[in-house]
Amino acid sequence: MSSAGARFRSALNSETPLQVVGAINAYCAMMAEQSGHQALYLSGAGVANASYGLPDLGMTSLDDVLTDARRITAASDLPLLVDIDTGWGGAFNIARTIKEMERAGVAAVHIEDQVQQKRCGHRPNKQIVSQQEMVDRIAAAVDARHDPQFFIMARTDAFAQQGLEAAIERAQACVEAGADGIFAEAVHTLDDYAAFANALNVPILANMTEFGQTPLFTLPQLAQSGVGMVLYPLSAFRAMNAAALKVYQTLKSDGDQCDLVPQMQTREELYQFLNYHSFEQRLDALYSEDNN
Ligand SMILES: C[C@](O)(C(=O)O)[C@H](CC(=O)O)C(=O)O
Ligand SMILES: [Mg+2]
Repeated sequence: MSSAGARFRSALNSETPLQVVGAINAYCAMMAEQSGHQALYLSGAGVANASYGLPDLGMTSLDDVLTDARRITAASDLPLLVDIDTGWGGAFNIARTIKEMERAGVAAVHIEDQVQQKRCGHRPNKQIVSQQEMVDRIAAAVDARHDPQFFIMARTDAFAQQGLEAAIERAQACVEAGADGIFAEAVHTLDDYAAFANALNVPILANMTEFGQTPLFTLPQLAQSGVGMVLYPLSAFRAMNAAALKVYQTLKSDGDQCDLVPQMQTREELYQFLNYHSFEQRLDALYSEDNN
């Protein structure tokens, strides 16, 4: 099988724009794959919120994210894009992050230009580092990769503080430093995306996160604006959370789950996604051999 990075690049070539869907855990990755998706995403906010019950404020470590990334790459062959926030430190730390991500079977990462004490890109009062410091981050990441196909995306959060032109200028500097793609964070309009796409000769990522600064544009609208990748970082997670909360509340209020059973994924459906029956058949075969 080709490298994870090569599989990400080939997905980018075969689907335009490429939908990159958030998978909060290994089983979600399997459901996404079996729904026909071509690329997966591990959200930094998702690791913090779902795996640790923490806000998305730069409190999770490289190891925390690697643990979840490895679980996903073990369960699905789809290329995985991982949110590495600010890379967890200076040039040496960023280099280590890239090497560990590659070793974990990750296909692509995005590294951002916020200060270490980062925030969600759609919240107020974000602080960004200088353009030079961001360029240094990209150079460190590019220099550290082993597989030249490993995809390194620069995310800029500059739009909120400095506006469109400055954000594009930063993105250009990142591409000159070797970035393979640009994540234009928290922009407001399709014209903003088009401006990024026109100014740069690498794929642009549009983040269709819900309840944020960016309206939820359709795939054809984003395609028309020249966007190359569309991210749905937490869509399934948010829907799962609402469903789970309803279960907990109903168990408390009704004393049973009977009204909710029709909304649940059945045991049979679960087993289909897991390929459970083929495991069980092998177990049965082994067991009968032992008995003969
Ligand atoms: C994409 C993102 O970086 C993430 O961690 O998933 C978040 C998503 C969100 O909080 O809605 C971000 O946009 O900062
Ligand atoms: Mg994030």
